[in-house]
Amino acid sequence: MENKNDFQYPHTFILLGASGDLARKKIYPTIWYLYRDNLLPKHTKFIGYARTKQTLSEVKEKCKKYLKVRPGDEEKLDEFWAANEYFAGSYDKRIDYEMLNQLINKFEKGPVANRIFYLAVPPTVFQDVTVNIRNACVSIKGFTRVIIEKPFGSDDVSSDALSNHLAGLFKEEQIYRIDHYLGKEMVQNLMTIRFANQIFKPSWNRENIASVLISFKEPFGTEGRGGYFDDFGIIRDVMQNHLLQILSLVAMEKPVTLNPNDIRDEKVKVLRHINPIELSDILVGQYVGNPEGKGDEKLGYLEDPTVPKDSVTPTYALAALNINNARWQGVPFILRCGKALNERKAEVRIQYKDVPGDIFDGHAKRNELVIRVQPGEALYLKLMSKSPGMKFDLVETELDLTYSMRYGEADVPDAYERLILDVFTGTQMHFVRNDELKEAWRIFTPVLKELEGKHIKPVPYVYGSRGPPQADDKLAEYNFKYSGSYKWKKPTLS
Ligand SMILES: NC(=O)C1=CN([C@@H]2O[C@H](COP(=O)(O)OP(=O)(O)OC[C@H]3O[C@@H](n4cnc5c(N)ncnc54)[C@H](OP(=O)(O)O)[C@@H]3O)[C@@H](O)[C@H]2O)C=CC1
Ligand SMILES: O=C1O[C@H](COP(=O)(O)O)[C@@H](O)[C@H](O)[C@H]1O
Repeated sequence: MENKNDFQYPHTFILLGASGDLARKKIYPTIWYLYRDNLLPKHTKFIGYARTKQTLSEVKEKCKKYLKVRPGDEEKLDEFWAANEYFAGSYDKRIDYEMLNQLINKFEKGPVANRIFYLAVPPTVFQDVTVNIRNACVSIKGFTRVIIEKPFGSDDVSSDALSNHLAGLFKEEQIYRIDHYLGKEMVQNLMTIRFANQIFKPSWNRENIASVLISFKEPFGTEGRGGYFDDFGIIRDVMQNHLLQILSLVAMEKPVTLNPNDIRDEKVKVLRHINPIELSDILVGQYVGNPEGKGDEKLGYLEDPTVPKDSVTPTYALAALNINNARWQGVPFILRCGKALNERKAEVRIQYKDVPGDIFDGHAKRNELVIRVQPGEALYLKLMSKSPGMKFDLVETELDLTYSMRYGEADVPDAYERLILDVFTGTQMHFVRNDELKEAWRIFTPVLKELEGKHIKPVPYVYGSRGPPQADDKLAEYNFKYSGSYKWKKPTLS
């Protein structure tokens, strides 16, 4: 029997919503990089599909500024565009998908041919598109895989409805739900750090760890495009998906094997130990303009013309989750995310407990293992050492694995590149399974309903600040101690 995953067979990558922002800024560039680096099957055809009537040259022109082209790649780029087609059709008419099917058929020579559909379309047309793919476009001589992007619903009920809809059309192994944080280098590294190093194993538990802080910070606000964001808010946009995914990788038990389903079984299991978040365990914020800032920084969220003037949508949130199992009971997992803050940063901080039986007059600070996801991938362990020299003082220092120092500026592939390639090879390890999603909504829906139902006003914070000042009090409340005394001596390349 043939292995249908085999790269020798023709593959067609169909990008629905090809005229949109995501397609232009992210998906076309990604498939170009994969093509440029010869990572895709040799006979791959790309078809852009959207309602807009335009030529392929117009698509090419609109994508131009987002596609990085190195000197010498020009010929390859021409080859890439020659492998592309654009087809204008509606999202809701089966006849258009039948024509799309005919177009795909033209390229599918031989006994096996595979199809991948990427849905870069708004949730409003999601149902029509998936039904029409199922009815008119599935491959009859190879695999059909469907890549979908969040939002996967906006609460437990709508997400279940979507999952049931998809389950009626495709098998779970055909559905690739993207959470692009699962494609990031350091997020993928979490499993290796945890399970390929004996040194961490004995201390990765409630006996040794005081708290875990998982942060996402962005230095820009909605920049006049808050209309979409306002329906979701930062909890649905970042916390319920990206940060919760990271939490499950930090907290899960060791999977039986590296098989994607074994890993996802463990992720689901740890999520099942988490109770829904209580209102008292969440702090929400909304940015206000900074009169001293530049340009957009002067404008608060409510001054974005696309945002309702009385919006209580959070642009910042901090929540503490408790995992009620033998490993973690009593250790707060703090998820913290916000827009319009002072920096771009995503990281995990595993903060160890104070050393018991102190003989250093309180000078020993807590150890912290920091996994820096971005920018500048790094893993560093903050620890105490004797200050070099005659004195017997303590000094805070670190064991530092900074990727740029250790591996040069070398290739850390973009998250989307890895994930799209995974779809071609058929590995679902870094994609969200239906039951993970269900657990995520179980944890977040009640508090979202309460925040929205009670119209709870977020606390203000200034654009460009670290967030609401109350957030630091919350950190202290959840046993995250900030000493403020650690200084990093940035290493220099020799
Ligand atoms: N390999 C590498 O790249 C390494 C880099 N470093 C860098 O050195 C610097 C310091 O290291 P880091 O571990 O962050 O050291 P610190 O423990 O000093 O933490 C600094 C961070 O703490 C947060 N903070 C500031 N004030 C408070 C407060 N009152 N309460 C709670 N938290 C507060 C801020 O982050 P926030 O606003 O997010 O709360 C701040 O960035 C960082 O820039 C780090 O990236 C250090 C070691 C290795
Ligand atoms: O999913 C999302 O992520 C981006 C941040 O992604 P990153 O890879 O640049 O960290 C965020 O801006 C966006 O609001 C959110 O929907």
